Amino acid sequence: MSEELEAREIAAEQQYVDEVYVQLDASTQNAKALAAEGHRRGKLEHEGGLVERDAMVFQAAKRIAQLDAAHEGLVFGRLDLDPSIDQQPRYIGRIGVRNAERDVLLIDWRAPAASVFYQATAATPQGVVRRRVLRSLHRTVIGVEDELLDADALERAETDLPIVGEGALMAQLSRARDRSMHSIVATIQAEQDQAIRAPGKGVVSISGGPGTGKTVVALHRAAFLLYSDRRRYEGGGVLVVGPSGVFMRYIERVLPSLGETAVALRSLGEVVGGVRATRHDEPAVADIKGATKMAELMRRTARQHAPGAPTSFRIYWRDETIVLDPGLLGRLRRQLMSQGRRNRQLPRVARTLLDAMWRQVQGERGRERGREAFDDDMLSHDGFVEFASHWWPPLDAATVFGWLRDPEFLARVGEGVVTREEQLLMAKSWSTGDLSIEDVPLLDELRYAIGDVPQRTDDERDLDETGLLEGGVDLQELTTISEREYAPGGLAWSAPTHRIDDDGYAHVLIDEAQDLTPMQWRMVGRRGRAASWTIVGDPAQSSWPDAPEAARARAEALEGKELHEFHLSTNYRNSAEIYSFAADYARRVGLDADLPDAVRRTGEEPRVVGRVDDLEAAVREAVTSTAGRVEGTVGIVVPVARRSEVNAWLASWPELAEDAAGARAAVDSSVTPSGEDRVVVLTGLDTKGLEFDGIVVVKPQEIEDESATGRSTLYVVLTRATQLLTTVG
Ligand SMILES: Nc1ncnc2c1ncn2[C@@H]1O[C@H](COP(=O)(O)OP(=O)(O)OP(=O)(O)O)[C@@H](O)[C@H]1O
Repeated sequence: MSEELEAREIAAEQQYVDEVYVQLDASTQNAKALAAEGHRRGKLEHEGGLVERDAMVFQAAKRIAQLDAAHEGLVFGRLDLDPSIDQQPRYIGRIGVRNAERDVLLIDWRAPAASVFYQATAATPQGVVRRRVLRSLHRTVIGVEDELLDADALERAETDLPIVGEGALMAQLSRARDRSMHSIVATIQAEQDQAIRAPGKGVVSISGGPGTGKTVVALHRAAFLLYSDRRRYEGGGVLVVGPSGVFMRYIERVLPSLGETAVALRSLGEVVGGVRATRHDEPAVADIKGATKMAELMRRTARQHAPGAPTSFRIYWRDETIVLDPGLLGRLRRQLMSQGRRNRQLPRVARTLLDAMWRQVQGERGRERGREAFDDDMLSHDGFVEFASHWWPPLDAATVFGWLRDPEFLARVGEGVVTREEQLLMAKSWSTGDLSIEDVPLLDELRYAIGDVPQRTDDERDLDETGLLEGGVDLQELTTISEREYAPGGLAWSAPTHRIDDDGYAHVLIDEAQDLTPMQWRMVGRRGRAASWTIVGDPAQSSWPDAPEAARARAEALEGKELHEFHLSTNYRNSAEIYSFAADYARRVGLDADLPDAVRRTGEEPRVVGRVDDLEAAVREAVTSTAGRVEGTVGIVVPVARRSEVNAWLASWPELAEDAAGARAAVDSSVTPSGEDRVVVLTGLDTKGLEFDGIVVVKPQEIEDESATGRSTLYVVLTRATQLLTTVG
């Protein structure tokens, strides 16, 4: 009987859904026709036609993309209200759709009229009698899940409102996990909805323990902000920052599936435009490079005499020798530096030098023709031009950063800021390889300390041939010279491409904020000076050892902005059994953790495989058994030192050959496989923000001992599984 009832309800909903799709297809056709019309106008070939065409084609393309994105699961909600409020059901969808008569067929989930869909509860039904979630595959409705919110109103209602299904949330939470995060539009819970719809002012801080939906809520908030003030956020840009490339790939589909593509998703190694770092320094080095004192080190570095640049200048002119000695040049350098950023002083360099030189001209032959003639002579003198442009070259941050790779230079600027031991560790980290994730904020600090190289237009160049007075020496050539000479080892460090003025965004969203180092706070802070912010995190999962220092840096980054706090209290990821195991661990090791309630029971307790003689055999048994029992992803979490070894094991187990095709490739590399494998090997830090159906933890004690914040890392690891958790060894 109930199956029959469900089939009837599904068929009825399908009719409505079909009607909405007819309308959606018509809108897509319209948008395409508009795009074609735009192209036709462009062909008319007058300038107005082209501008018009661009605007039309752009708008039409945006609309087409939005309509395409909304196709999957377009209609997902239905509200039946108390008949005294409205006799007609209201449908909620990924985007708003109206019919030809402009009647609303579908309400955008972000519209004010849809909020009741998420806020109504049995305790406060807000006029809702029945809330229904439609599950669909492509355009076909395959299930409905109802909640009765107001039983009395149901009795009063004249129409029949059957209640079908066991609740959409549980159905959604029990699904198998794949390699991507999915949107939760159909099942956003009331406390999450409040954080999503908070006004775009000041700082919205969303806290909560593991699996409470902080990430997914933050992403829906980004979509909400774009909807609520499209001009502001699309124009000014929305920046979403997460811990790692793996994490960004995990979350990257959520916003497009909500029809939003105008968002910059960046891992912490990619925040500076044009630079992409994917490698972490080892913890001891990372701790040094993340500390606030690095800002002072970078400030000092930016003020140094460019290594290899001339330290004196001498010229014989009209019976006199004019000398710029090291002492005088040092004073001039400090004088210029005190007037602002180094590159900004380029236009003043020649004038400053000439002033100092002119003061030395005392003889009659020199003085008689006056200052102007003196300037003209000097500016057409190759020796002077060459000296000036090398003494104060335009510099990019990557070049200046390269100076630090010289241990003597580092010792000089590091005096009193970093210890000898710290200098050695840093120098070692810079002796090989590309930029690390921890280097990026340092590079950014330098960008701001030296300023952008002034851009000159071609007109300016024509007007001033030597370019010196206007500060335009041949930038390209000088940069290459200094790179060649002062970047020992010849490693090419990618130079930032953005200009400082273009760094800002209208909204900055930071995920896993508890892990940001003080230097990373400074870096993201510079991108959000004029922005509103969303900050998401859980202090108990932090891998940064000096919490008070990070808190100060965060406060500085957000200075003057009003704080609005939201807290999420239900864990939707872990089974109750797994989360209680993890929470026991957190209490045992004394983490000051915010412990949410897990709502879903599976009857599967975590398994602890204690002392083992043959580690590989024990891990293999645990992984094979886990992979056989869950449909979705499996993570094998290992101490950093064992990553290659365990990858090699995984690659050699024939029973998992299909599920772990990428393991072989990952044996020798220090990166996490990015492929579509169902079974992957990860370190503790790699697992941040991710989730898997099954987790096998190899040697948990070693993960705990690996770094100063190993206990937090292990707590993160223990909270990644939705279904099965095993620890081995
Ligand atoms: N309202 C919801 N409906 C369905 N699924 C949800 C809901 N809220 C959260 N989830 C699911 O719970 C899981 C955890 O969400 P998410 O990763 O956003 O949590 P988190 O708080 O960021 O976790 P952590 O801090 O542990 O990384 C995800 O699979 C997410 O889709």
